[in-house]
Amino acid sequence: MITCSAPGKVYLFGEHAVVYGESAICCAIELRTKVSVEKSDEIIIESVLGRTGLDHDNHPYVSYVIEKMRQFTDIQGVHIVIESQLPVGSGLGSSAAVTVASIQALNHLYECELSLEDIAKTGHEIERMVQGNASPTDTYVSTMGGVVMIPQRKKLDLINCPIVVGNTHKFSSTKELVGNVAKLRSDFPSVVEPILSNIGQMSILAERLVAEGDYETIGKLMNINQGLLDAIGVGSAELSSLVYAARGSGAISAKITGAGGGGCMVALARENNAQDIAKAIEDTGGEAIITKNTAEGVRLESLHG
Ligand SMILES: Nc1ncnc2c1ncn2[C@@H]1O[C@H](COP(=O)(O)OP(=O)(O)O)[C@@H](O)[C@H]1O
Ligand SMILES: C[C@@](O)(CCOP(=O)(O)O)CC(=O)O
Ligand SMILES: [Mg+2]
Repeated sequence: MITCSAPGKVYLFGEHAVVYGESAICCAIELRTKVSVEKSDEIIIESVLGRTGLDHDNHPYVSYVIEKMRQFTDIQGVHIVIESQLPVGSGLGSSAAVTVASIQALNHLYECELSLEDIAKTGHEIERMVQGNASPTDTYVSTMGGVVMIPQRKKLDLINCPIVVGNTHKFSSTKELVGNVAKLRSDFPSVVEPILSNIGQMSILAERLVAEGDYETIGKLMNINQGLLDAIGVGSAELSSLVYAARGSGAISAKITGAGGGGCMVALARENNAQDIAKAIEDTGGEAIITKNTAEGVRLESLHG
């Protein structure tokens, strides 16, 4: 059996806008999805979502991974077991993490010799197939780790402050939210395109700020980004409550991460106040997770049997 894992992520800037080619800055976090694989007589996929065969309704990302990997090797039967620390459908990139970890696990099992670049590219193709439209961000950062700027695919310095995630526990589908923004953009192009372009400008400004470790200025821009995400309709009352609770308890910044609609928000904390922010999020009805940026992307966890 071979086990690989891949990290989830938070966006400092640029979700949704990056789907239209604008810049985004995305940060891998220490919460991971683990995928174990072994050859078998049939295809079995086991996860918190159930036990299925090749099944595009219940396990769309992993089913597409198996089909894509058949371009590189002959996969007859395989038993895949998924365990994840990432909430599903919540803006932390669970879809990218499960996709990237599955590709790498099969890559090792069948000795396909795919490079990290190949894995990120294949992962992006799969997210596009499932979502209809997807940027390369989540799959790239889950593969490479660290902090990345997309579409430049440039690695920036690590973010050295605590990261607090607040989960509304309201499920959201990236496919649906990306579709809603596409509709708004086509209904009001002269209004929505400049908003997306302004979101993109924040990453351009922030690239230097990340190198300088100027989190206070990064935070001001993240708060502006939050306002623009609200403007394109991906906010919710629950997300706003958690955002204001985090800011009210001393966070440097707080915004939605990922597709929005429900799911999670992200706050940057100062050295000494992550616990206070977490408590404010919990007191407002959310679930708080204190995490950190990680340099490590997809990795082999174990090779045995
Ligand atoms: N642990 C898991 N096991 C199996 N599939 C998963 C798992 N986590 C995520 N997925 C897949 O990813 C989908 C959620 O992806 P998405 O809507 O992009 O939200 P996000 O990536 O923000 O969590 C799930 O519906 C499921 O198909
Ligand atoms: C909304 C989007 O920018 C990010 C989606 O992230 P998540 O699936 O909600 O974790 C879509 C994309 O970049 O493909
Ligand atoms: Mg996703």
